[in-house]
Amino acid sequence: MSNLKVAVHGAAGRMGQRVTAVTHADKEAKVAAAIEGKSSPALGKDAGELAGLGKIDVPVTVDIPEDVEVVIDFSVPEALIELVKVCQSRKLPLVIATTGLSPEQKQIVDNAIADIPVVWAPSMSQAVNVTMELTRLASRFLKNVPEGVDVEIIERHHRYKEDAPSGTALRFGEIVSSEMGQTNHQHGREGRPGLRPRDEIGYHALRVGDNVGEHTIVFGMLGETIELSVKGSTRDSYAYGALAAAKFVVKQKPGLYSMNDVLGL
Ligand SMILES: NC(=O)C1=CN([C@@H]2O[C@H](COP(=O)(O)OP(=O)(O)OC[C@H]3O[C@@H](n4cnc5c(N)ncnc54)[C@H](O)[C@@H]3O)[C@@H](O)[C@H]2O)C=CC1
Ligand SMILES: O=C(O)C1=N[C@H](C(=O)O)C[C@H](O)C1
Repeated sequence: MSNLKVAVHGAAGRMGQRVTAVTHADKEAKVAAAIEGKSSPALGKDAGELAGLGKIDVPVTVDIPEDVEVVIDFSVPEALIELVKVCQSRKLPLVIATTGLSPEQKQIVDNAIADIPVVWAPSMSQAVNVTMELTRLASRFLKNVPEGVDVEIIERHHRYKEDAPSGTALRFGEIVSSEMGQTNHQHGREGRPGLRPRDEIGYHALRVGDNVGEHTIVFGMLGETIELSVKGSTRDSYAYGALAAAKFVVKQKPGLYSMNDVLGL
């Protein structure tokens, strides 16, 4: 693959900086654009210097240059929605990592998928996506335990995270419920909720320090418990996954693709 021209959408962010660094270091890709919103204090600054790389002669801009071949988005929901419309009109392949979308915002993304190839994943991490398949397998094996299995999902993230629970936790819950049939997604508990309904999946979002992302899926039974845990140690697991997704998505027809497609899971 010749140098894939990548635009980083949300380039000044925690993830945008790492995607810039990982892409700049890759032999098959280059940072062709670094995008931020109109009010960003980063506009005009060098994307490499923002990412701690030194100058790479890519100034942060609002608009995506015409030579860009793929966009990697780590931004905010309201920005993503506008980006999707631009990519749809320009037939630009897109990697979506931003989480916390409303149902209406998700529908806008869904509408664009008819026109452009999109990799859309709440986590680009190889370890997280493998753990999702392990969770699917455990759910399949445990769905008929006579005394019932109580599934709870615990996620931990840094104090700056704006959405809760994580998109990854919600996806874990979707996987479990698709295999085991729970319909009640219970976010936290307080007061006197009484006996835990068997039809429930519980979600608990910890916001602590600089945790880059940690998820534990608990399968609680009478007499024993299974826990599946996956922990990020740096944000680079997500950045490497996003770049792999970009290299994958530019070769695809319009449609929706997952990290399972990218990673061959
Ligand atoms: N799918 C995955 O693997 C991962 C997803 N995420 C998600 O990515 C998103 C960003 O996470 P962080 O980088 O930690 O957040 P952040 O707040 O550090 O970065 C967001 C960036 O988007 C920029 N932005 C805001 N409005 C914009 C606009 N109109 N156009 C372009 N950029 C705009 C902000 O200025 C900021 O630089 C979150 O939704 C998070 O949940 C984070 C890590 C991994
Ligand atoms: O905000 C973050 O940092 C992360 N968000 C994603 C999510 O909401 O699942 C992915 C990862 O856990 C880090």
